[in-house]
Amino acid sequence: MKYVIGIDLGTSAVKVLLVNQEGTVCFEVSKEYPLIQLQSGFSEQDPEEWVKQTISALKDLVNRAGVSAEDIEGISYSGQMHGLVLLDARNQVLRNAILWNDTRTTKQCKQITDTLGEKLITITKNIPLEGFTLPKLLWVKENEPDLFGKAVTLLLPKDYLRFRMTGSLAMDYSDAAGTLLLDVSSGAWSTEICEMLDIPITLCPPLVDSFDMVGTLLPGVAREIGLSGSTKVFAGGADNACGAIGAGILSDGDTMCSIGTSGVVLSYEDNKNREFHGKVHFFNHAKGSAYYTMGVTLAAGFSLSWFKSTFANEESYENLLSDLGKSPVGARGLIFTPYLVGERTPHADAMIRGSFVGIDANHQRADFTRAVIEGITFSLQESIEIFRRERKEIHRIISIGGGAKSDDWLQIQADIFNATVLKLENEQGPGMGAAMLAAYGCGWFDSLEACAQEFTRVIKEFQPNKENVGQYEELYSVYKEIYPATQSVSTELYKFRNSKSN
Ligand SMILES: Nc1ncnc2c1ncn2[C@@H]1O[C@H](COP(=O)(O)OP(=O)(O)O)[C@@H](O)[C@H]1O
Ligand SMILES: O=C(CO)[C@@H](O)[C@H](O)COP(=O)(O)O
Repeated sequence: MKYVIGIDLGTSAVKVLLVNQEGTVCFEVSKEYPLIQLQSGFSEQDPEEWVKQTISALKDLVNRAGVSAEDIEGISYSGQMHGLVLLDARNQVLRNAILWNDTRTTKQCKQITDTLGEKLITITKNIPLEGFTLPKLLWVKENEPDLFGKAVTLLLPKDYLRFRMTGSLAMDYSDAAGTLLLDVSSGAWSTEICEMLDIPITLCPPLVDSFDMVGTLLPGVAREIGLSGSTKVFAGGADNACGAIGAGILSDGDTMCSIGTSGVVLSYEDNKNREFHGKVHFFNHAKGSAYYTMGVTLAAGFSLSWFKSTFANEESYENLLSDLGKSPVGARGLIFTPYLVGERTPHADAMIRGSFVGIDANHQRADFTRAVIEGITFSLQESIEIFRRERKEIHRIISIGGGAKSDDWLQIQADIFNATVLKLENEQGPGMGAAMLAAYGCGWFDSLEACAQEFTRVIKEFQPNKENVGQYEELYSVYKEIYPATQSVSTELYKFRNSKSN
């Protein structure tokens, strides 16, 4: 039997999966790394941590999986999107990576809009958002000019990790789309954007397809992990594009909901001329010559992990979520909005913050837990509503990510989305998608579709419960009123927080 490895460089942890030719996950290892949050709105990571923890996870996997290193044919990657990694002329990291959930760049987003106007959406098919890479690059240029002057290469998180494992500098189209420097339709770096914003285009690395082989493991890295130096390494893709591959989202009408640190509703798109006017993101798929649109909730799983670490730190997720059955639909009139770090879809707003609305003396912890889960899901429903308004048919949704581990939450998704929700054998879509890119790259299959046919297995279906759907529709209208009602309060509190931290 032959094997491939999928590496998912997530926000909270790196997960490595060993997958065989039948698509079975034979072994998995996960290693965490910290977020560095120096002030409200800042979110960074040390790229060296990604490398250290990935090598350590791979070492564990090779030592403990009980398969011969010679039988591991290929490796590929899935990575948290948009994070800015800058390298100097000696390919040394110049500063901590600024991550997708860092919202310090509101001023730079305005600068992009003022300079490029409608051109930006024509070229990149997206609007400037704090999370994207280009505003982060402009922030460094403005605030750390000496450091910017030394920058020679710009990479995204998984590209840096791959560089350290192979010595080869590259970026794939699916991740490049999230920089706001790519002409999404033509698949080339945009000279126009670089020139208008005075950014050297030479910062942008060579572009490759996600299934392209970029090299083999460096001898020292192969030795340290215990793998063969001839192990083939394939480029990999953005975590959401890889999640889509892992969930078999490979033709029109296919839709996925992914709840990791962020939450995403993603829909396959093969028409590059379709216009969503920046209401949702529009990026290149890792499949090649295909696209996807997606809406993003910045703090989806993160809202739950925040709630758990703040109020139930000693408990497991399973124990905490057993509360869901103790509170009825609508959590006895308690609503949570998950804007802990600002929001993206449908409210591109870095200043908004979350709230519990309707707290009553009778509310118990179980109601708060249920409200958190329902609030995250309502926020994802706002993306589904945009897709449905744009006449996308959404009847079946494949659910992946940490959030898909809970059957109770999957039923809440079915009831709020009013759609059939499907659970896969393995919820780690991005890692599986990365393994599939390696399997396809190694020539095990003629197409990614053929690979998905073999590797993607639905194990459970959740049907919407009519009565719950009705109750959630009622509550969802109230949920939508909370954003406009709390916007000015959030702005005042933002000023208050910032004045205290200075
Ligand atoms: N047993 C569980 N049931 C429901 N949700 C869970 C469970 N375990 C973890 N989660 C959620 O999944 C999130 C992590 O998902 P994951 O896909 O691993 O994230 P990432 O790729 O961003 O690191 C956590 O923040 C938490 O909210
Ligand atoms: O910013 C986005 C997508 O635009 C996020 O989806 C990141 O790609 C991080 O994903 P997770 O760590 O939540 O999987």
